[in-house]
Amino acid sequence: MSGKIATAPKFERIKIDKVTCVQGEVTMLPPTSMTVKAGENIAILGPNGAGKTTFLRVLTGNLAPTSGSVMMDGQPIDERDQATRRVIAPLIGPVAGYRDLTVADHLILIDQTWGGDRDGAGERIAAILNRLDILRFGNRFLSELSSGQRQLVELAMVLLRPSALLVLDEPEQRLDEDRRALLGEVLRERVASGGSVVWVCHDRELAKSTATRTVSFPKGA
Ligand SMILES: Nc1ncnc2c1ncn2[C@@H]1O[C@H](COP(=O)(O)OP(=O)(O)OP(=O)(O)O)[C@@H](O)[C@H]1O
Repeated sequence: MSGKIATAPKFERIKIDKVTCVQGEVTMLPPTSMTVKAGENIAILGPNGAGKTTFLRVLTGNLAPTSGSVMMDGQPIDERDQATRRVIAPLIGPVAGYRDLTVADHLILIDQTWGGDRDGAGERIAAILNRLDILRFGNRFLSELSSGQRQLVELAMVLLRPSALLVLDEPEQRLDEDRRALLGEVLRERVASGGSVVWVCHDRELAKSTATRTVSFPKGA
């Protein structure tokens, strides 16, 4: 990914049609359908093992379903395809980092990779860190953060890059009550400013107070 991004990423709808994921004897995801429309903030709830993370991986084109299809505005989803990567910003699982780069260094890397102008990088990065109340950690290494602080830094990483759809797996994990409320505000702001969000959440109250729609996955294997 290089060069300037000419237009803001956008999509109208993603249609997930009867997808399943089966690995040997294990059904990782039973037949599941969902349509994600631009402007939605969908929180997925459900017990451990229900297939929520697997669903997010299929939705982002990281994992090919065993059957069924995922189409974005009529085109198949594939995380290796620029058309998919420009629209969808995923935060699924831990982010690998560089031992000797600071938080700000990581964010500069992400900003520049996604075509940000050099002069505006400092301001964009400070704005995100400030919004998540972690500006003071800009000069720390990732290894010098608490688990909750690191979670907020990983959120900053995914919020910073241009996208039309955030796909987040349990972004509330390791956050205290106040930071969970802050996360809810930030996700609502994202939708108010034209973005969309699909996220898995184990905090029912946060999901219901934040999302425009909640979807419950039934008990898994
Ligand atoms: N690589 C894999 N190979 C085989 N089975 C897997 C693999 N990854 C996950 N599973 C199984 O698939 C099912 C769904 O897992 P998944 O991680 O999607 O659940 P989840 O709903 O996200 O759960 P949790 O709430 O615990 O995060 C589980 O039974 C799990 O054990």
